[in-house]
Amino acid sequence: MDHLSSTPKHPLLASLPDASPLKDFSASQLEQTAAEIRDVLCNLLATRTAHFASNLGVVELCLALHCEFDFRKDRLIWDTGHQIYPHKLITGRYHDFPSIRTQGGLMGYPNPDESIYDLFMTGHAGSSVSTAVGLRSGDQLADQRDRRTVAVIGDGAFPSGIVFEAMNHAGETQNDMTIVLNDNKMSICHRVGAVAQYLDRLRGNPFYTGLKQEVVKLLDQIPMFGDPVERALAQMKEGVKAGLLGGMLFEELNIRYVGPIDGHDIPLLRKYLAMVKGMSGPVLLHVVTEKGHGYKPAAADPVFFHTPPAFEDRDGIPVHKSSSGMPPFTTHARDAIAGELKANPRASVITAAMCQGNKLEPVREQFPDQFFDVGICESHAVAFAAGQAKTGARPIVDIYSTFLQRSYDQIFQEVCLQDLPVVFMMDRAGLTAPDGPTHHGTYDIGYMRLFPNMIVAAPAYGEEVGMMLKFAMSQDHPLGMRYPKASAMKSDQPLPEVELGKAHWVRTGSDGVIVAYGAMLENALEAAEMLQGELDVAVVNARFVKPIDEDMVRQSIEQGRFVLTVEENTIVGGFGAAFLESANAQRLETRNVEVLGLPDRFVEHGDRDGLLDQCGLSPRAIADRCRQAVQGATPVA
Ligand SMILES: Cc1ncc(C[n+]2csc(CCOP(=O)(O)OP(=O)(O)O)c2C)c(N)n1
Ligand SMILES: CC(=O)[C@@H](O)[C@H](O)COP(=O)(O)O
Ligand SMILES: [Mg+2]
Repeated sequence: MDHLSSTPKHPLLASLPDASPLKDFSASQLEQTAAEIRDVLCNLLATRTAHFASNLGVVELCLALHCEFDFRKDRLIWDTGHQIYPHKLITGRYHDFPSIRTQGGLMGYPNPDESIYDLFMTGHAGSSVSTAVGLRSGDQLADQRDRRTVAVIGDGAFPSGIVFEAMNHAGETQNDMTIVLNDNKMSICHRVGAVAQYLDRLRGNPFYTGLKQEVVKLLDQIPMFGDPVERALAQMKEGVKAGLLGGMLFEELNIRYVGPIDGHDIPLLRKYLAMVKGMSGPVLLHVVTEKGHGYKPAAADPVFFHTPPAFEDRDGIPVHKSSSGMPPFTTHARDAIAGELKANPRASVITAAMCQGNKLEPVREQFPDQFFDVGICESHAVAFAAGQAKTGARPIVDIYSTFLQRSYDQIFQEVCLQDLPVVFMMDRAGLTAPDGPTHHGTYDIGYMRLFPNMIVAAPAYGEEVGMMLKFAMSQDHPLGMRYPKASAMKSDQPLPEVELGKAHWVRTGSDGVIVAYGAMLENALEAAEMLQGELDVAVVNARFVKPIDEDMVRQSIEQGRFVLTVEENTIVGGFGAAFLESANAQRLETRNVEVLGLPDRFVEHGDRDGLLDQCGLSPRAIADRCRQAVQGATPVA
């Protein structure tokens, strides 16, 4: 990377203090800026995994938006936020860009701490239209009506229920705002659902294909700006166009529909953005882009290139830097799910648009009737699973821990209150490393164990994933199991059967006990190894947090001089808290019990091992805590 050399490789980007000079750039300078952005993106991917195809696809849209609006004052929300890189590059962060997604560096998502151009720290899909409606409403309350509001939302995020809640609101209140629908025909995987089909029909409409260009030309002769009469005419004109050209779903909700237009044509985008900016009430501008645009391999395979592993481009061919190691928990989960679907035709797996991340593509191919991708609609996914379970089906909701938060009330009402046997496989439970606080799955132990009827467990070994899923499918209650984005260790001895609420004593020892929950067992065992000859420490694989193994709690407190509980989850309401609750209920002395977990603050992005070490959860840090614990241990009378 030679971004910072004296003759910058990206002279236009390097010259931008913020986005304000862009509006004076010539058309060819804007084209060059677009090319520079794409070059930066390719250089970045040569060094690390990052969001790629989505960013390539919004380059022109991003430039056009910043030309037509001034987002130091106007309001811009990029839905989800994974396509924020071009925006970062032109809003004063080009020189820091090589640090993106590394600890202490730029975040891979919008971050208000980095720039006034970023309003919300986000990473979850779907909220942009709601926050934009709120921003507009707040600005109106402050009598700052000259501040424009724009939400850019992808076609994958668009069918989320909350978007329709927001449009329902905006259609009635008629707040001035622009919703840019970035339609690239893709979510991470191919988009699904009836809204997607509707967008396909809109794409095929005459406006886009040019069949009715003559009509549009006539309409274009109506002046657009100037006095209020002209503005009213312009609005009427757009109304006529929309009626002629589609978008009735939105029009019926009192949201003006304009488009679809080519999202890679900067002058055209500018023209339309300038126009919708002048319209009153909510307007939806339908923009058609290509995910991966400008880099052929990414455009040809946008699923793989959503977040590809680091690669080098050799004459147009991406050569990936290989990674090796033990298979991740996700692979074990996928195989276990396939086994359950094969064994029981009434078993099903449900994903909320994360087929690729959950490595479920082979399951989708092999069991098309038992596989359900509901799109980015987590609340629906869980209520849908409850419906299936009510009929006697055995649904498995395969979902990232952080995204399951979107379904909290459905877990409560539709699943737990009815005591339905829905299995939640919570992937990415723990630190998700470069994605950071929006994606860390560090709350699920607390939020799952709160509700009556729920069984909450975690496998520690790769082979334990399948054992635990088999156990889960035999239960008549909801069950949640968590595992991180990490490779899974293999046990060197046969594992005991999974029994409800029973822990597994993996290693004996007389000085103290480390009770590990889930994948933290690996670090606990390494810590115990490190202490060999110094301290004799027992290690327990807790397996369950609910019901917790009460005998294990009592034995570990009574047996050693100290107990450390270890979890990759916030300490608030987590495994350690459950351990202490159980000890308290058994009237056990807890002064020598220490809870190790993630602190009660949002943990930044970085690499998992580094972050774990910083949070006191690396093998080294756990071993140190054992040494301190044994010194500070108070004899229990
Ligand atoms: C609530 C939630 N669920 C799932 C995801 C994972 N996710 C991130 S981007 C994405 C696809 C979004 O598609 P789209 O909005 O069309 O953007 P594109 O990548 O096509 O530009 C998904 C499923 C998420 N970020 N948030
Ligand atoms: C933006 C988003 O939410 C996803 O793209 C997420 O970053 C994927 O995470 P994994 O790479 O862990 O599947
Ligand atoms: Mg899309």
